[in-house]
Amino acid sequence: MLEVRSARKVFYRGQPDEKVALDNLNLTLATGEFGVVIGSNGAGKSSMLNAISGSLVLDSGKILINGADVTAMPVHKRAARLARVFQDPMRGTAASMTVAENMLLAELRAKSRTFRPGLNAVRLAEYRERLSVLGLGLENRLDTKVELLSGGQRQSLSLIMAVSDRPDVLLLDEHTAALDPRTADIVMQATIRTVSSLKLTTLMVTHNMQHAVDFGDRVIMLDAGKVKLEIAGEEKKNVTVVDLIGHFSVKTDRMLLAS
Ligand SMILES: Nc1ncnc2c1ncn2[C@@H]1O[C@H](COP(=O)(O)OP(=O)(O)OP(=O)(O)O)[C@@H](O)[C@H]1O
Repeated sequence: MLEVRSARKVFYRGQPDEKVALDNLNLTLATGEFGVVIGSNGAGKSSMLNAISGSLVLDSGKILINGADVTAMPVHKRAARLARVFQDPMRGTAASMTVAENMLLAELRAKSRTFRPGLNAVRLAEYRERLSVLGLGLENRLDTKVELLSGGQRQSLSLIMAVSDRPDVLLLDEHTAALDPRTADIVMQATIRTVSSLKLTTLMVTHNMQHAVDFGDRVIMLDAGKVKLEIAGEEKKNVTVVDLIGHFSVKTDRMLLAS
């Protein structure tokens, strides 16, 4: 379970360019729930993810993971409970290493120093199984160097590596934004397979309204640092891209083209 309670963050306080990034934001994700966060530029989406992962210190408010208050916990300690996948497919993997070596690297990061490294048969079989969840055939390319993979395969590998230790919360930070539309859809399908097979509590930020309509249990729209709208259940099943765009106070050219 993830709880953001009355989170407030003001940049340049008291100065002419003061910016309220988070305005007493409240958000709760139940265990296993998949929340999709949308909102215009500057709505506070990145600030919220940064506050949850610990790289942004709140002025006030709390972050709780499975009931534990992590607000004062430094990023590296919080990382044991959280996984985050970023926009850049190059960021989460080591290009010159093979798929199997990258999987091992992720495992080593998550485990204690007493853990014995080495690619043995048991481990390779486990990696094959984990990668097969993605549905991209990466389980048959364990010896391939990551630099030879497509952007979509690489981003999906980043995702599997990020969740190697079954985090309490998965943060997807516009993780399909740098990919072409077809690849973005492939990565989203791989994401859904991964999230549902591991039953992960997931918060995804996206500017892709079709993805917000098609995926997740709840759409959460941020505006001016707080939740403006939440759509779940039957309403979520029936919502359209045009409906979502209608709720934006500022519409971008990309949205107008999609509607
Ligand atoms: N490090 C910072 N210094 C000063 N202002 C900031 C900083 N980070 C964010 N802001 C401001 O806080 C507000 C919220 O920004 P944030 O990046 O969280 O929005 P966002 O919804 O992620 O936008 P985008 O979709 O463009 O990424 C904006 O007004 C932004 O200019």
